[in-house]
Amino acid sequence: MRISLIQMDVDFGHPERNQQRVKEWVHRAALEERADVVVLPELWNTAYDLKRLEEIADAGDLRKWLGQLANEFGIYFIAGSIANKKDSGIYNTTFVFQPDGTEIASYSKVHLFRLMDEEKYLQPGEKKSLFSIHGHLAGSIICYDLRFPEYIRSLALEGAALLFVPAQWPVPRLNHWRVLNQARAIENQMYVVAVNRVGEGGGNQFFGHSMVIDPWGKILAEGGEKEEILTVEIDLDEVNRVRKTIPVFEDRRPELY
Ligand SMILES: O=C(O)CCC(=O)C(=O)O
Repeated sequence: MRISLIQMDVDFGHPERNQQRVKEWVHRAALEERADVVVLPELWNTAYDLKRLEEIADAGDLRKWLGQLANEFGIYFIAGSIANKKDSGIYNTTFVFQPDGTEIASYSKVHLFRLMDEEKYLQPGEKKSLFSIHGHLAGSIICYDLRFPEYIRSLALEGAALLFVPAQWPVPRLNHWRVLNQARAIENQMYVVAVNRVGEGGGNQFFGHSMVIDPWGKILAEGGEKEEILTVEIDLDEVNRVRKTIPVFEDRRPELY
């Protein structure tokens, strides 16, 4: 599985500009990097322009366009997350597409990040997300969800071998970002593919450092602090090898905790 992480900047409150840039990045990932899985960061349509979400959140057109993009390039597309307007409110939602453009999953962030006022403008999601890529189960979370180990463990217990983490994780918490991503990979013996944006917006600076971590906790690739594509080839059989070497899932004692 060849995965490209799009570590991009996002224009604050300009969905059309960001859409154009996503098109260019996905084009590059598919044609130059030969990725078969492409991953974007969190809230890449609007950024944290939360006060204007009513006006600028996607009401369905972008979602449709993302499926067409997956189909055009024949990729699995974990389309980061977008501000997504529904009758019940605005959600921070990841849509996932298979190479023929069919939507195979959607996930709305369940833990809203109060430090950035998400709970004032967004509705929380109410369900987990698991989907299959090339026959392997994958889970998807968003940014702050990374701080909830029991949530991610529940995805692993349901079979996830791979976890996607679109994010807008700001300065100054790079050490949290790195340690938590590595911890989730080690404790769940799964691949973690974490994509953080770069640039600044709404008074926050975003440091990038997108990363791919293997089930043993090794960082296979890590971005710098500027825009770039990280492309990594991963071997999903490694998950079973690590789970056999240290059989954490067999050794659990859930009756005690
Ligand atoms: O948990 C953190 O430190 C960052 C979370 C965050 O920025 C987000 O969920 O958007």
